[in-house]
Amino acid sequence: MSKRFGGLQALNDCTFSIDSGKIICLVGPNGAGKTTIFNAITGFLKLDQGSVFFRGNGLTGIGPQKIVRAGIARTFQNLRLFGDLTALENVASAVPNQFGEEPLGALFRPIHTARSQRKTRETARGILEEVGLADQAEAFVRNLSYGEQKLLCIARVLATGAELLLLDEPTSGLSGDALEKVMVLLRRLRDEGRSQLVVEHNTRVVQQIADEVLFLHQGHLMAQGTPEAIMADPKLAEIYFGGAL
Ligand SMILES: Nc1ncnc2c1ncn2[C@@H]1O[C@H](COP(=O)(O)OP(=O)(O)OP(=O)(O)O)[C@@H](O)[C@H]1O
Repeated sequence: MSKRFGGLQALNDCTFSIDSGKIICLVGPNGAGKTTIFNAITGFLKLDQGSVFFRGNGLTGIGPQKIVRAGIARTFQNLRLFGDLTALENVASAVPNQFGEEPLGALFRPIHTARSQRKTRETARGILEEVGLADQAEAFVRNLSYGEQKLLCIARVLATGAELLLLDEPTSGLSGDALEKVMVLLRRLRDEGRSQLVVEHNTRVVQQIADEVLFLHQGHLMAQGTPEAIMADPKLAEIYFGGAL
């Protein structure tokens, strides 16, 4: 992937692959290009050069909604939840519409709507349970704790049915139990076969969840390896912290 913004080379010939059923952490200093990679994979941004393939199919020129349908969903740094809706409604709104896209859907909609809505809410309830928010289903998002809102973001990507999850700083701003809950959830999702590309700044979290780390700096993919190997590299530590990782 290569992408230039005016005079700034945001991504410079970055090539990598994500193995199925693994957690890959994308780390690097501010401005390294991490969000640009997310935007390129999810169809929010057109690359100058390069292509993205998912299960062998090229995604070039495909828009964000179709990419979700192809099986890739993302979260955002600034959460993007519907604050005036309940947790359940936030998740239900991400469940793919079962009839709306079928040509005959409109014809049968009156018959199917009630059943479809009930099924969507059941699915959403199951997902809330999966992320540990079942008891908050009817709570308005604005009344949830920050940790609960972060879990809800993950619930929303799960609701799409995506196989590859792109998670932008899922643990930022969390500590203690809330942080632990997200880490446990991500590892469980991995064990269930969900592949994850995770932007993560917390090195302790990286050590605990990553199968592999991609280290990005000024648009260059500087290194790729196990968390142990990446963190033992003094050159990368110098770039990241100006010292030990
Ligand atoms: N739409 C844009 N127009 C101009 N410059 C951009 C645009 N998007 C990103 N950039 C620049 O590209 C570089 C990479 O940005 P990007 O957001 O991908 O970094 P990042 O690694 O996600 O950083 P952070 O950790 O701060 O979120 C930065 O210098 C940023 O200012």
